[in-house]
Amino acid sequence: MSSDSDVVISVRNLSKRYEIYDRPRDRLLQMFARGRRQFFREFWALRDVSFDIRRGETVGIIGRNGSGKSTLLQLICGTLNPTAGEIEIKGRVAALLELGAGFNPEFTGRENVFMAGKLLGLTEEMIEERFDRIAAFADIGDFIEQPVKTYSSGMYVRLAFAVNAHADADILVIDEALAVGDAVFTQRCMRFIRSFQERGTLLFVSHDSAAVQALCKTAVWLSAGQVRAMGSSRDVSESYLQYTLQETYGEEAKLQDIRKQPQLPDPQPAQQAAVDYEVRVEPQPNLDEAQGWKTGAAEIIGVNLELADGSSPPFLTGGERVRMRIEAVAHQPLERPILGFLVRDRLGQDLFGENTLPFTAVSPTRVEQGQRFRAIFSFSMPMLPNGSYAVMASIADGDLYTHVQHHWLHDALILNVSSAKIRFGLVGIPFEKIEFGVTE
Ligand SMILES: Nc1ncnc2c1ncn2[C@@H]1O[C@H](COP(=O)(O)OP(=O)(O)OP(=O)(O)O)[C@@H](O)[C@H]1O
Repeated sequence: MSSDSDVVISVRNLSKRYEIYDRPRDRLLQMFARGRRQFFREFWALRDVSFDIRRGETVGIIGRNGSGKSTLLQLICGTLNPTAGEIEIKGRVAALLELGAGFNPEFTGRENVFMAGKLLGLTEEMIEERFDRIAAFADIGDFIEQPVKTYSSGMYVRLAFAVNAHADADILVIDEALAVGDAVFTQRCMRFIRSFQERGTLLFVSHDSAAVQALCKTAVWLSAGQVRAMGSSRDVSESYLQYTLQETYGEEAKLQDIRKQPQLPDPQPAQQAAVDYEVRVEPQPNLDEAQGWKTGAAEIIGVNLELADGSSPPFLTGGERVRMRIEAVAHQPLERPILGFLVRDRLGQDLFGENTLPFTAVSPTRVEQGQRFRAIFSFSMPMLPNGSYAVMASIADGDLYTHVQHHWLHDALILNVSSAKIRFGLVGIPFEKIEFGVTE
């Protein structure tokens, strides 16, 4: 074990061997052979893995299918025993790993919350007291009283996540492959994960190196059961990406391509190309379901993303002039109300947004009790890559330095985006033309 008192997960020379039996009866024969003969093949899913994780660190584990990520996490969570090596954990671990683990399919959601909560170290009273919050987080309605075997995999994960999120864990272990919820639920989980990061240690497994870079400071790259690299998530993700590209296209192919490179063609006039990114942004109203909080002094009653002329087409394409319209009502007089919005991606990263301060700081507008008011933000719609986005909307009262938030909705509007051709960056911009030409 490391002598560093800040180390909360210490993994030393960890190895896990699976025994592979080609025929079911070999398993029986092995039992009777009592070690005198071997009827299985050995498969080392992890071999000699060592690293330390310190309190408060957020560590991503990346690697290809079968590289040993789940095995490592299960060993850390204690659901598997190592063949060799040691793991030392300081603190309470909550984990969202494989589906099926943890819940009893015959029991109802409610009963499973109590069972799982106790396994996570909570007392009956603690679970009782938190139950409503857990059920609200899972948001699976009356299914909470049904046996878990009747759940869809999405419902199952929602409930599992909800219990783990309320377990006061010191260490949270999450397999992103299980993030099978819808956009609203994913945003809820990401908000939880981000707030957890401020106080706890997070281990996050993903195939997606962009997600690891966005969430984690450090990354471990597992390859064929061994640590191939560990360091800043940016450096490790870049090496991993380079490696996977090389695996796909191959060093040889690259060399051949260069040798076979044809002569450059004769000078041509510059070619011009406007790009059709084939973006489809479908705004999905979510005001009635939105999560957030309010003081009661004012309320957001409408959030809409529409074309500049105020019409609402079934979808936007990016690049067009749009406006975000936020409607509100004052339940008490507000001296200097401020309305704002922020668009977040599935990982909870802030992409863009604005508030009315540039206007209200110069011309504060008092709003009386019962009056309605609104803000309209006009802009060119960026081109968003595939995925679901949440629009946060808020009302505050005051100025830049001192203001009170009165209503805050994390997901007042959802933007479902499918885009075939946005390949780079968090937000694309509409390129007007791309020129290419031979210059000499
Ligand atoms: N119970 C088992 N018996 C035999 N082999 C197993 C068992 N569990 C896992 N393995 C093997 O161990 C290797 C590592 O599996 P593991 O699930 O840890 O990989 P992974 O990196 O999590 O993969 P993925 O990204 O696909 O989830 C794989 O080759 C897998 O086939």
